[in-house]
Amino acid sequence: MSANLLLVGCGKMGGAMLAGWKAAGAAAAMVVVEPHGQPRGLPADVQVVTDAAAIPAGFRPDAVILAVKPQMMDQALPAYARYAGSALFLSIAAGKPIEYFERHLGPEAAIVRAMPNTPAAVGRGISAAVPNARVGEDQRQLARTLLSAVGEVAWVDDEAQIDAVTALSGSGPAYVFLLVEAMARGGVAAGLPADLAMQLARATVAGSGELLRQSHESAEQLRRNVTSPKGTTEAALDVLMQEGPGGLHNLLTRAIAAGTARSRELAG
Ligand SMILES: NC(=O)C1=CN([C@@H]2O[C@H](COP(=O)(O)OP(=O)(O)OC[C@H]3O[C@@H](n4cnc5c(N)ncnc54)[C@H](O)[C@@H]3O)[C@@H](O)[C@H]2O)C=CC1
Ligand SMILES: O=C(O)[C@@H]1CCC=N1
Repeated sequence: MSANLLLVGCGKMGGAMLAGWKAAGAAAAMVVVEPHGQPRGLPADVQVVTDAAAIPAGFRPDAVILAVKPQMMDQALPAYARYAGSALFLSIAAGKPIEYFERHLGPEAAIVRAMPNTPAAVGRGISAAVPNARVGEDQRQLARTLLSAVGEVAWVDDEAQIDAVTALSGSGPAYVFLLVEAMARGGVAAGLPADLAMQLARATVAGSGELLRQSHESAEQLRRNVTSPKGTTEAALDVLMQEGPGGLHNLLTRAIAAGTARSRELAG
């Protein structure tokens, strides 16, 4: 499936997704609206305009992908209402519910609310998505094509779940990178030079991620495979798996609850 795409906002996520669409040949033609002008590294055949008013009059998008910050959506959205009724709107904005887009674009607008993540930049993202009732089978397929060009896709039935998705997988890469930072810091505290500690932490997380991806074993089993009885891992996990507020399960449960609550606040 090759479609006319209008990307609104070509920052970190929009840019990552655009790269995936180019690689997958998902776009017949593409126009990008980006106030900062030509983003670095953009393929030469992608037309960039700095304002919606400069979109070529004859351009008929099959999909309008909304990739601006949630706080910018009120300002950006009205210019695209003219495509409601003909194009699919695919929003990746945190927090903004389908009802918000229906209110601004009109009840006939076909909308998919999706939440991708930054591993999309290397084709290894995961998105969860939910359509409104106006999304037809072809448009659902188009949304799937656009999201699967940059990773896995999971459809959810209940839109309310997207807030938790945002806090788990949307924000999740940040937790993993923080883990790398924290592991490196722990290595330094245990006596390693900083550059070696970071090299070890980074390769350990990247390698563990790849092992997790390729293995048929559960995360729990992969953890057990590292943990020798009365060994070093067990000693370290006794700290991480302690009951109460200092344990990792507890910390991440609270972190994901905070992210979910913030996503709900962004609904506007
Ligand atoms: N960064 C992430 O990990 C993820 C971000 N998202 C969502 O993606 C959206 C974009 O986030 P990022 O790419 O991180 O932000 P970003 O700041 O890197 O990109 C947003 C882009 O929108 C542009 N922009 C601002 N006003 C505009 C307008 N009126 N018309 C067109 N473009 C406009 C900005 O110049 C900027 O390049 C947000 O809604 C965010 O919630 C979703 C999943 C993950
Ligand atoms: O921090 C945020 O609000 C966005 C949404 C998920 C990841 N980044």
